[in-house]
Amino acid sequence: MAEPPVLIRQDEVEDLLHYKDLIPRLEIALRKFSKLDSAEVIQPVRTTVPLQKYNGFLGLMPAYLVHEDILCTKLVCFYKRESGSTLPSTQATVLLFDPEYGNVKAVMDGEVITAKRTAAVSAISAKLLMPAKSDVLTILGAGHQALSHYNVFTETFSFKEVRVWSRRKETAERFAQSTQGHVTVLESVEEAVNGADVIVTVTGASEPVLFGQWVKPGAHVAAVGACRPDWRELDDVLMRQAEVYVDSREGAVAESGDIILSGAKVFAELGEVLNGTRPALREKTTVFKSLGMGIQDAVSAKLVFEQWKNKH
Ligand SMILES: NC(=O)C1=CN([C@@H]2O[C@H](COP(=O)(O)OP(=O)(O)OC[C@H]3O[C@@H](n4cnc5c(N)ncnc54)[C@H](O)[C@@H]3O)[C@@H](O)[C@H]2O)C=CC1
Ligand SMILES: O=C(O)C1=NCCCC1
Repeated sequence: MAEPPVLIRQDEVEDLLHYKDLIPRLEIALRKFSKLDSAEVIQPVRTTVPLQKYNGFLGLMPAYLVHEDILCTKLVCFYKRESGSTLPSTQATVLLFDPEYGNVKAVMDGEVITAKRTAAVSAISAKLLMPAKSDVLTILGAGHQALSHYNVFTETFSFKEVRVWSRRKETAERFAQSTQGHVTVLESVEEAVNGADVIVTVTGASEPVLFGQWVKPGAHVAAVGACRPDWRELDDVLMRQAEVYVDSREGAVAESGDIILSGAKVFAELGEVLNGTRPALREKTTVFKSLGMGIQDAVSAKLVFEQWKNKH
């Protein structure tokens, strides 16, 4: 009989998962995913169950990486919350399986994994697509993803200035007080993105908050929110003037309101750029539309489990 699963708590995942280990593994997984002749990665588009009564969704995100033999699924509930709500907007649990036997080896917190792997993939997009000289980073939104993005972007790159905007100024101020380095709080999105080289959108918005007319030509936008086909963070002008990169084409055309409703064409997957089969158009205005992938959770979970076993 199989051993019962180990339970890995949020504070343990926080201690065990580091960007320096995570980023190279995510790059390998993205490369494999985008190799069309490869059956190495099996990842259906996320199944979502609407929770209409609570303005939310349950997302099921299974993935199997054949070569590494990683079988995993994340179960994630995400919600559209009213301003001032104290309820969480994302809750997640990750299950790591023994693919041969079929039992669950580990049940682990999925919130830290979601925060870190999403931010790490945005950092990969910035590494490939941001202007060669990037001095100003702007973060729109001041929640969990804002903090993980701040952490990995400041760990990986050297910005001269970091700015934040949130729909409630107090939230942006609290965010700025919680970070290691100095962050400037701006009152409007227009001011916050003025002259920015890199813009990260990590809001719970379902209508556009970032407008193309405010974005400096050549800037890179990592767009992380608006993960439903009828939700938006970016306007049509920005979507049509930018070269659009995604994590998964299949996921993007099924789930991204910014892509579906603007009619923008997807230029490339990040994995294609990493594989050298599509170019990184760094000199153009670029949008990386992130939706999140099961393989990103799978490689993160494997890493957490390996580190956990080393300690026990
Ligand atoms: N692409 C991906 O892989 C993932 C995307 N997400 C999405 O990223 C976004 C941020 O997630 P978290 O930081 O965990 O959420 P959070 O609830 O911790 O923070 C959300 C931030 O957005 C702001 N916000 C909410 N509604 C807004 C609106 N209508 N207009 C402007 N700002 C608004 C909030 O004030 C807060 O600052 C959410 O849309 C979430 O669904 C989350 C996980 C993974
Ligand atoms: O990939 C994920 O995890 C999520 N993506 C979109 C919304 C919440 C969670």
